[in-house]
Formats: sequence, C-alpha cells, structure tokens
Amino acid sequence: MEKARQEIDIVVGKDKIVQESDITNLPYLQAIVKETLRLHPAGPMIVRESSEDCNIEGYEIPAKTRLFINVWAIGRDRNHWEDPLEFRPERFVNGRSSQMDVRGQHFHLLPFGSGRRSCPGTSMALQVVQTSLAIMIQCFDWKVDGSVDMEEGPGLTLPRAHPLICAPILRLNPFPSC
Ligand code: HEM
Repeated sequence: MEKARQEIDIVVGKDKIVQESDITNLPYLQAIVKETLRLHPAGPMIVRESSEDCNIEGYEIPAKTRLFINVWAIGRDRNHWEDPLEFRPERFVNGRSSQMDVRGQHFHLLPFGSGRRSCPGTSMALQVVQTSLAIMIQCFDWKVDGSVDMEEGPGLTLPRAHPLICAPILRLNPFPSC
C-alpha cells in the first residue's frame, strides 16, 4: 500500500483528490487491481456452449456441450505465472506480464471473460474500482481489525470466507474547508 501511496502523492499530490483522468498515470495502482483480479476473479467461471464438434488439445468436444472455463485456476497456473500464489503487482509493471490487460486478449488473465459475451461493464468497472481504491489509499490509513484472511467461500461470485473489517483513519483531507 505504501508504494501505491507514494505513486499517488507524486503524480496527484496532496492538495487535490484523485480523479478518473489520473488513473492512466498510476501504473502501480492499475497493477494492484489486475493482480487482485488474477488471484480473486469476481467471476471465477465462464460458461460457454460449443456451437459445433471440435477437438481441443486431443479432447473431442461434441456440438452443444456446456463448457466451464475455470478463470480462477488459470490465474493460478504455474505454467503461466511465476510464483502464482504470491500477491505481486510488480509482475504487471516490469517483466513479461507488463503489457497484459484484462480485456480478454490474454487468455491466462480473463476476469471479464472474452469474446462477444465478455463483460460489457469492463470500462465502467475498472474506472470505479481504480478511482475508489486510489481515493481510499490517498485519503486514509486503514487499521485492520485482526488479520487479513483472503480465504474464499463458495459462490458464483467468489465471496470472502471471512469479513474484512478495517477502520479508516484520516490521512489527508483534500477538501480542507469541509
Ligand atoms: C469488477 C467488476 C466486474 C467483473 C469482475 C465482471 C466480470 C464479468 C464476467 C467474468 C462476465 C462473464 C463474461 C464471459 O462470459 O465471457 C461478465 C458478464 C457481464 N457483466 Fe460484468 N463484471 C463486472 C462489472 C460489471 C458492471 C459494472 C456491469 C454493468 C454496468 C456488468 C455487466 C455485465 C453483463 C450485462 C454481463 C453479461 C454479458 C453477456 O452475457 O453477454 N459487469 N462480467
């Protein structure tokens, strides 16, 4: 979090609140969101149906077969990711994953799916999540009640197994007259 905060302080400063237009200049913040979606995709399974008979890597798949694509497992696959279980946003800033985006062009990172039925809310979701996260980091310190446990529970949208309880502590107020 300290690294993201430094980036925000340098790029945006402490006198104005982060705007949506600042996000393109905050690569580390974007990397945090990508890394979170890699390890904890809100839509862990994508569903498709084959329109015709096909053969994928030796598997015969008849037409009209219901197919589940396990986005969660692909995001943790050792064949594609170095130290896959480590939360390391740096992998999207430097190195071979730095050009990778989340819009369905890179098949080992598919948090919004891919193709004609991919998520139509991708741009809106990214703007809202990245800007809100940036403001939360810029304006507050976060005191965690207990420890951070990232265990996941069962469900179609990958809920947390245990709630995360944090108390915001005002760090800077970009609206000093309020
Ligand atoms: C972080 C936030 C979000 C994530 C991770 C997410 C993820 C996904 C995923 C994985 C799919 C299935 C894609 C596929 O089958 O290839 C999907 C579909 C969809 N999403 Fe999102 N989504 C998010 C936010 C939103 C928002 C903000 C909206 C609308 C404003 C939205 C609207 C939809 C719709 C309508 C579909 C169904 C598309 C179809 O079946 O053709 N999503 N989303």
